[in-house]
Amino acid sequence: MNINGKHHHTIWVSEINEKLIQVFDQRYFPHKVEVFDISTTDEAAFAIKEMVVRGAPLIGVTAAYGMYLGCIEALTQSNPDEYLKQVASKLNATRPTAVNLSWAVNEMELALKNASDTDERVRVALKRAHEIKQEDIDICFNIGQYGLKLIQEISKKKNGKRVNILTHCNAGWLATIDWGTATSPIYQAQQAGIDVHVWVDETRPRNQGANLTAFELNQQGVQHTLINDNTGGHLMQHGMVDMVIVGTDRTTRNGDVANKIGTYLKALAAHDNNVPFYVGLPSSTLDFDMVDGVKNIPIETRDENEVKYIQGKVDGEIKSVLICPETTPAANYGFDVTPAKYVTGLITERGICEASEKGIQQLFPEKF
Ligand SMILES: CSC[C@H]1O[C@H](OP(=O)(O)O)[C@H](O)[C@@H]1O
Repeated sequence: MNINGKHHHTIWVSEINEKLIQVFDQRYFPHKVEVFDISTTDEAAFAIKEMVVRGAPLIGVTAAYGMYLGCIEALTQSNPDEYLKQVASKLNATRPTAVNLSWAVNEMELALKNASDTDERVRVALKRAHEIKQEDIDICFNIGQYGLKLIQEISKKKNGKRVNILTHCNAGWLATIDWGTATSPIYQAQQAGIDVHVWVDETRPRNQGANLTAFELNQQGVQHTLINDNTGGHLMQHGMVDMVIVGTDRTTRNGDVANKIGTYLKALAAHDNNVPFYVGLPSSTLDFDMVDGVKNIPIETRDENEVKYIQGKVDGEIKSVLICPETTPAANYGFDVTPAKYVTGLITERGICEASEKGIQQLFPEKF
């Protein structure tokens, strides 16, 4: 999607150096749009762990290019095979919840099995990483096509009046390569001329909604209103939300949805007010080997200071401000799990299905 009118992806190989991967540094949006250079596997791991890049699909693609850089580093190792295994472990250890990470690393390892030697591995790795990136672009476009149909149905029922959509965190193009998952239907509805407005949850503690989703929608000219995280239930009670669309970091084969902390509370409010609650996701976010997400999905906990401090711009400078007594401890759970019973449907690249084993199997029979 666009930044200042110019089309971008979130990650790319430098045009002047094929061994340099570049990403937007998402830690300082919307105040600063800077590029972060990744030329080593350590820098790839840092970028994922410190949320230079974030969002399940983008984490996966970054890990794919990280494995490519690992193949380059392996050229100078005495035991290249062992070294590459260490790189895979290093990348997989960065963040536990998004299954796209391990999925992408596994995809790269599978592709490398056929490489004849270490030089061939570098070429195979770059090719597969590019493929995974392009597949994500195509998949997110298709999620948008299917999600557009839902928005069109609501618009028709409202005789063309504004469709109000609530989203949580950032499941936009900045969480993927292009289009986004939750935002792709929104962007495609806008392009189809539908009057669409987005309630943007700020999404404490890192405020991906305020910092990233609002930035994206502003750049794309989509009507939106920033709200604090506790407002959504009130809006739903008063008929101000026509549907909720969120992303996910891992969805189990029975349809339980892990997403940014606070999503579960939105799903409860949506359920209580009969507001459709949809999840946009690529199949790379489906964990076909896991059931009972509440019990089994690993929930990342992060530094307490992400809760105790809030980042913003003061007199043109980006600063973090303490919002509680210095000695107050904070708990920082990064995700929660919404049980499938509160999910109206899953919007995937192959269509929309019920959040259940049966529904997912209908779209992905080869995985069962
Ligand atoms: C399309 S995946 C987006 C997903 O990832 C976000 O988490 P984080 O920013 O911590 O990587 C959030 O859960 C989004 O819904």
